[in-house]
Amino acid sequence: MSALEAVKYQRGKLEVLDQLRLPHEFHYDPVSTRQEAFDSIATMRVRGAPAIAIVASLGLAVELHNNPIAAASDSELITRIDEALDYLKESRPTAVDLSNAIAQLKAVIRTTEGKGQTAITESFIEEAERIFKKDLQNNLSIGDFGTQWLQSQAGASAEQQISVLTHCNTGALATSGHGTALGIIRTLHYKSFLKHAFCTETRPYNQGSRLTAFELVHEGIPSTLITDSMAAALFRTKKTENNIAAVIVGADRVVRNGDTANKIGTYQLAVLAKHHGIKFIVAAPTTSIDLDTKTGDGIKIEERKKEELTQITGAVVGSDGQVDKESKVRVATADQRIGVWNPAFDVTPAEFIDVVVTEKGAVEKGPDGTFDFSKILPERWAKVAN
Ligand SMILES: CSC[C@@H](O)[C@@H](O)C(=O)COP(=O)(O)O
Repeated sequence: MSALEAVKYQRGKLEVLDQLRLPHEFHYDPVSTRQEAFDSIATMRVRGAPAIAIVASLGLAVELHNNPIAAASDSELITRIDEALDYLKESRPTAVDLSNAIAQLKAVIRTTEGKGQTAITESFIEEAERIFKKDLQNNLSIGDFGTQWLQSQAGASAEQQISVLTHCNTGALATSGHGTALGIIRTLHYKSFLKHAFCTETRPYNQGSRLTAFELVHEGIPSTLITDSMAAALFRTKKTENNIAAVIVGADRVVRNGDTANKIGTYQLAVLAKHHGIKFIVAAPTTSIDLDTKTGDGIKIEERKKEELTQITGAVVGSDGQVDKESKVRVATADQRIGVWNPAFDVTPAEFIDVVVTEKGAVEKGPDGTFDFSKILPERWAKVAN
């Protein structure tokens, strides 16, 4: 079984899996300019907080490798790269990984100012490649820390397997590989600690049914798809039988007190989990942590177009039950004149979250009901402390 790859990269060449065509079609788009990177992010052909940052960084790296900017001086080159990064930052507003990657890239190119334009361009490309590689290591660590936390807090073991529910897609398709929340589920499965994974459909864009269900089936992980509206009934009727121990989700932005923006529908799952005595885990690399923003009220939530609710794309199913993977149909699912509110994300208050699992360890909530990230991010914390 081959590993799923959202992004294929070698120096000077980037290919990005078009996730809008999944699960019916596997098609990689070449991305070799900042405009192509912007477009594939804004149209959600690639999505997921870490993957967005990776495609923006590597897309510009490929452009700079193949068509270096001819600038009059080092400082002009830095300004021109900054402009390209500021343009990419506007592709999607909520996930902070992109802003963090941009800040990191801007800082690195400044360390080579005065060493010549080739050195500046090279430092950018190397940093973009580091961001890509580091993400995979982060996800493997998140898988380990999350599994250890579930061993200690929920008794997960080969003798006492647990079931979990996840929302949206946080797997290999949303990252450079393995995944964050889905990474913990993968690691639980590899260790034989996982009884069953439930995944939500994740309306309106169906990242759960189109992408997570596909990843779970691809990996042979025992799994069941539910609609978003079935979570309460699942907890009420199947918690004991399946030993449902945790809801595990990813994050687009975890702010200083632990409030977390993630795919719309996450907040209601957190409230339900608390009511049913089920642990609620946010799995996120530290690149998804935003210490500059104090609480969830400061998070900008992306609102998307109404057609995402009133129309759906699918493939034709024949009378024999077979899916015609070549076919593509756009279907209206509502009266097209209805008004629509379509926020892509919501904010789960810290009080509903039990633990934030990062690549640097699991951070539990303090007695004041908030999270303290100062121990895992001492340098970043020092900059915002006052
Ligand atoms: C590891 S991905 C974490 C989050 O980005 C994920 O949970 C999510 O909400 C993705 O939303 P999307 O709109 O598909 O980009």
